[in-house]
Amino acid sequence: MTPSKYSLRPGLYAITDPDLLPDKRLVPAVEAALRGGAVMVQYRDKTSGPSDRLRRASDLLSVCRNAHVPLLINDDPELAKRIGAAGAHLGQEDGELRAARDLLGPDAIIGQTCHASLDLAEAAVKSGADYLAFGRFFPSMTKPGAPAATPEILQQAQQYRLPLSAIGGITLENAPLLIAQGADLLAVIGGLFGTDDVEARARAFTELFNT
Ligand SMILES: Cc1ncc(COP(=O)(O)OP(=O)(O)O)c(N)n1
Ligand SMILES: Cc1ncsc1CCOP(=O)(O)O
Ligand SMILES: [Mg+2]
Repeated sequence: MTPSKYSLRPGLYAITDPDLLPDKRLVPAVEAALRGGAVMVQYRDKTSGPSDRLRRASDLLSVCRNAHVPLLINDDPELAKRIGAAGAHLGQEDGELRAARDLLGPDAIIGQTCHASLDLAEAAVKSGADYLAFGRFFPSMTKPGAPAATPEILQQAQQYRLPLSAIGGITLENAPLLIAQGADLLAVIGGLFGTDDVEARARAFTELFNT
């Protein structure tokens, strides 16, 4: 089934992690994030083998479809295509965006990592990205070595008129600064799935967009 393009709403972008969410917790935790208002979900899993990735991504797709929320697959447009996910997120080392677009079609949501670079953002725009991803903005336990960005890049990237996603060490305390600088999506792993009450945490992130 070809996914139809979801509209990209501002809000919490929930990204999964296999260490924080082993099999038993994955679906319940993502369901909780969705009840709390997450507007997009990304399946990000660097450690599982192909059959586990297929099963986990498929399970998440059912949950996300029930909630009418797009599921994107990190690094792997082929897996997105295979299960009919809404799209994929690509970093700078994850293959050509145009090739992913050819594979997934015009209605897929494809996001691209731009780290802290307007040049990368411009290239992503030209390649047809649906959103631009910047960060990491704060120290991240999940990806400590990710290149650092400062919040001003979000202001500068407004010129591209695409949704802007921020990532890296985002907490309830530092999130308002990113929103004030122009982040449309807050992409959160540890600050969301590292807590026992994922639904309450997701709701608290979501409320930051409504104030
Ligand atoms: C929303 C979002 N932003 C940034 C990333 C990072 O992508 P990438 O640079 O390819 O790093 P990995 O996530 O693959 O380690 C992301 N996944 N999602
Ligand atoms: C994938 C990625 N890219 C830059 S930081 C990061 C990890 C974000 O995870 P956390 O929200 O736990 O800092
Ligand atoms: Mg990647």
